[in-house]
Amino acid sequence: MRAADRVIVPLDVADVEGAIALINRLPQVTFWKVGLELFVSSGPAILRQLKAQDKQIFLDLKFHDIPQTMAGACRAAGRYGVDLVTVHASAGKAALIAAQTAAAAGAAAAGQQTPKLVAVTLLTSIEARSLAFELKVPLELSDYALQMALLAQESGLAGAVCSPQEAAQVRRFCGDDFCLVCPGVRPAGSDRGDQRRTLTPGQAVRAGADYFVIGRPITTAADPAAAFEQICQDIESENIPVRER
Ligand SMILES: O=C(O)c1cc(=O)[nH]c(=O)n1[C@@H]1O[C@H](COP(=O)(O)O)[C@@H](O)[C@H]1O
Repeated sequence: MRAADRVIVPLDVADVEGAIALINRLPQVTFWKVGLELFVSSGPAILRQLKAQDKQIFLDLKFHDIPQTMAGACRAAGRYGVDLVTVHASAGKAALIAAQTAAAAGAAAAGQQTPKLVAVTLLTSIEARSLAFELKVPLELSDYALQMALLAQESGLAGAVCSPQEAAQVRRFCGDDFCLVCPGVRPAGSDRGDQRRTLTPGQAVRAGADYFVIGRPITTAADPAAAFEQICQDIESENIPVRER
């Protein structure tokens, strides 16, 4: 897989017009993420636009609910013919299994390929102190993230979303067939913003990430195309081949 196909850029904008402007500005991006802001404001229209342009789509709505509701949402998501869909691992095993089964059924009924369901282990904006003192989780952060990834794997999901800081450990325990999607990737010197557990693109490749979700370092750069290209070169220069998962 080319580096350019592994960098997923989020359409973190307020409306479809803003999204189309960004897509047109970065024709070299092949994988776009549609997240909460755009989907809640504008609905699925952008998915049709992206499909018409043969782009890969990461539908990142981070479902977290009871099994019945997760199943309904994932069945509907499966009908869109998207490539990746997020759920929260902390919804629990029954919800994850229901989500996976329903996504496959929704896709099959609509004649689409089944999306890969990936479970968020622990948001990359959360640091160890918040996990312990706000969320009251009595585990080391890296252990908690690993347990959530293992839960996703046991539930039959294709992969997990984790910080690149936990990617090496998750890869070691979950094996080569498990898909690792890493946000919280920051080229050296770029602003961390609200991200708390970050690594550079090169470090994230070495840790075993398959996909990198990188937004503001590209979209707010003076030259977004150059920023995207530089990140692709950083990934390519590590010379670590990745297989399709
Ligand atoms: O599921 C995600 O994509 C996600 C999970 C997570 O733990 N952290 C995280 O930042 N993300 C998403 O990844 C993107 C990161 O954007 P930047 O911080 O601008 O690079 C955002 O669209 C987030 O919604």
